[in-house]
Amino acid sequence: MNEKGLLIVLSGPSGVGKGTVRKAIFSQEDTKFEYSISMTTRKPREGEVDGIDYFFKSREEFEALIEQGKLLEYAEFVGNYYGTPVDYVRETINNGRDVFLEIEVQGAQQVRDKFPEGLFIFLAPPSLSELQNRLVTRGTETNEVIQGRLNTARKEIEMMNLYDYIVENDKIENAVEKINSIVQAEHCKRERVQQRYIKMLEVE
Ligand SMILES: Nc1ncnc2c1ncn2[C@@H]1O[C@H](COP(=O)(O)OP(=O)(O)OP(=O)(O)O)[C@@H](O)[C@H]1O
Ligand SMILES: Nc1nc2c(ncn2[C@@H]2O[C@H](COP(=O)(O)O)[C@@H](O)[C@H]2O)c(=O)[nH]1
Repeated sequence: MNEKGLLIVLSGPSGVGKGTVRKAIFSQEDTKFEYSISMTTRKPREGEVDGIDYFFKSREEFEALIEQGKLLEYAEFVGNYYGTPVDYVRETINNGRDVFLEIEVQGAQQVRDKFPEGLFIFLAPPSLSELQNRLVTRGTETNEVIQGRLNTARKEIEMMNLYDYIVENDKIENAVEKINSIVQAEHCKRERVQQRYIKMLEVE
C-alpha cells in the first residue's frame, strides 16, 4: 500500500503567530514537512522574497489561476487574495511527503470540504488584547488594516471548534512542541489503521 503524506493545515487569526511558529518548525534540523508556498496579490513586505515567502501575483494573474482551477483553495482576506497551489500539494502528498499549509480560516474550511482527511490545527492567541499587541508590535500594517484584521479575528476565533486541535500560542517553543506531538500522534494512528487493513486483506 502506497502511504500518502499528511496534509497539515495551520490556521488562526492574523497576528497570532502562525508564520513565526511555522518558521520555528521548519528551522528544526529533522523537520519532515514540505511547506506549500502560497500565491497572493498582497504587495511584498520589506525583506519578503518572491518564491520564498509567497508567489506575488497581480489580481489579473490570480483570477486567471482561479479560472484555470490551479488553486486548492483561495480567499479574499482584508483586501487581498491568498491561495494554495493545488498541483504542488497533490504531487507532494502522492510522493508520501507531509505538506504544511499556513492559511487563514475561510481557506482552511475549503480545504476541509475538499480534503477532510487533512489534519486541521487552530493556533489561538492567549487573549484578544495580546493579539492586538502582536499585530501592532509587528508594525507591518496600517492602523486601519490592523483594525480590519482584528474585526475578522473575532469571527475566526468563533470557528475554532471546527478544528481537530486547538493550540494556544503562548510561548513559541510550547506551540512548536505541541504541533510536533499532534502530527506524530496522527502518523501513529494512521499507521495502526493501515496495519489493521493490511492484516484484514491478508486473511480475506
Ligand atoms: N508566542 C509569541 N509570543 C510573543 N510574540 C509572538 C509570539 N508568536 C509570534 N509573536 C509575534 O507576533 C507577531 C505576529 O506574528 P506572525 O507574523 O507570525 O503572525 P501570523 O499569524 O503569521 O500573522 P499573519 O496571519 O498576519 O501573517 C510577530 O511580531 C511575532 O514576532
Ligand atoms: N486562504 C489562504 N490564506 C492564506 C494563504 N497564505 C497565507 N494566508 C493567510 O492570509 C493571512 C494574511 O497573510 P499576510 O501574509 O498578509 O499577513 C494570514 O492569515 C495568512 O496565514 C493561502 O494560501 N490561502
